[in-house]
Amino acid sequence: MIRLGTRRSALATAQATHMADALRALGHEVELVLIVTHGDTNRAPLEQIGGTGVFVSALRDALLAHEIDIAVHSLKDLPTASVDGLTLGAIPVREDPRDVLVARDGLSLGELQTGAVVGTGSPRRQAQLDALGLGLELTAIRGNVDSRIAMVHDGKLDAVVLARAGLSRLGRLAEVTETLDPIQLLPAPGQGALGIECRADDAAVLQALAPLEDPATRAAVTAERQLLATLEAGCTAPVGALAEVVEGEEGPELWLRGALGQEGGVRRLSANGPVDDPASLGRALANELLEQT
Ligand SMILES: NCc1[nH]cc(CCC(=O)O)c1CC(=O)O
Repeated sequence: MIRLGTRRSALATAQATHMADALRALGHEVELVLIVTHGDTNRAPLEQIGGTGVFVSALRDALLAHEIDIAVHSLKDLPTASVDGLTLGAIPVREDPRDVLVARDGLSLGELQTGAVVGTGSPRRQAQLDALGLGLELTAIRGNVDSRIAMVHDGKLDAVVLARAGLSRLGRLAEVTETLDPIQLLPAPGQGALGIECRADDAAVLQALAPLEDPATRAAVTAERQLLATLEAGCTAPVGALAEVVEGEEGPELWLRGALGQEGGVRRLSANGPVDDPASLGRALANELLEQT
């Protein structure tokens, strides 16, 4: 029996159920265990209660206490620092990493008028949307995907920006009015990917997780997360990153794009590197982003 710990939010439950089904299809018995975190019971702004890491620490504590055997994380919410005794046993194939707009009346970003009120509490999204110079009024919001979309339907906001992967997992893709090109809005490092964490010495669970692994996704998110870590930016920092495996002249290569919000605008750079050393690519691009400031 594999005990899979999950938060109770609709998104977390959808992700956990999806992974539980994948393990069951491989012949394993899986039990879902609900874990209530500080971030679920406290409605204060995330920045005040320690960022999205608050959602993660309760699951990690439960892993280390042997109360659960695996935890399914949205990789974009997982702090980049490693934890002694734990490891990402599998990183499955990633969903579409892009952000989307959910706007009133089916509007796209370019159709929103100057002064349109767009809800997003993410400094990354705010910095990049600001840099487009559309005169949007950005306002911080919190809450689950459902309540964010409801703010548009209720007329409180003209639009919200969300991760496409989250809407996909919740079966809400029909609400999307525009999928935003990464040229305009680079997603968060790890966005759209899941990480399945387990105890580093749990050989049976590591073996069970192995078939769920997607090496191309692991390479991409490793580059993105190393870029974030090198910038020493927390999970709420204005950093976008997206890596993809592309066909180069001498075989597959990793292509990494990065965006860093700074005073006066957003700096964007990209670089290519070998698929088998994603961390060096992430580190190099981060250092380049820091250099010309
Ligand atoms: N910060 C919340 C969060 N964490 C993961 C996702 C979406 C799914 C994903 O990116 O894997 C979301 C919602 C959002 O940003 O719209």
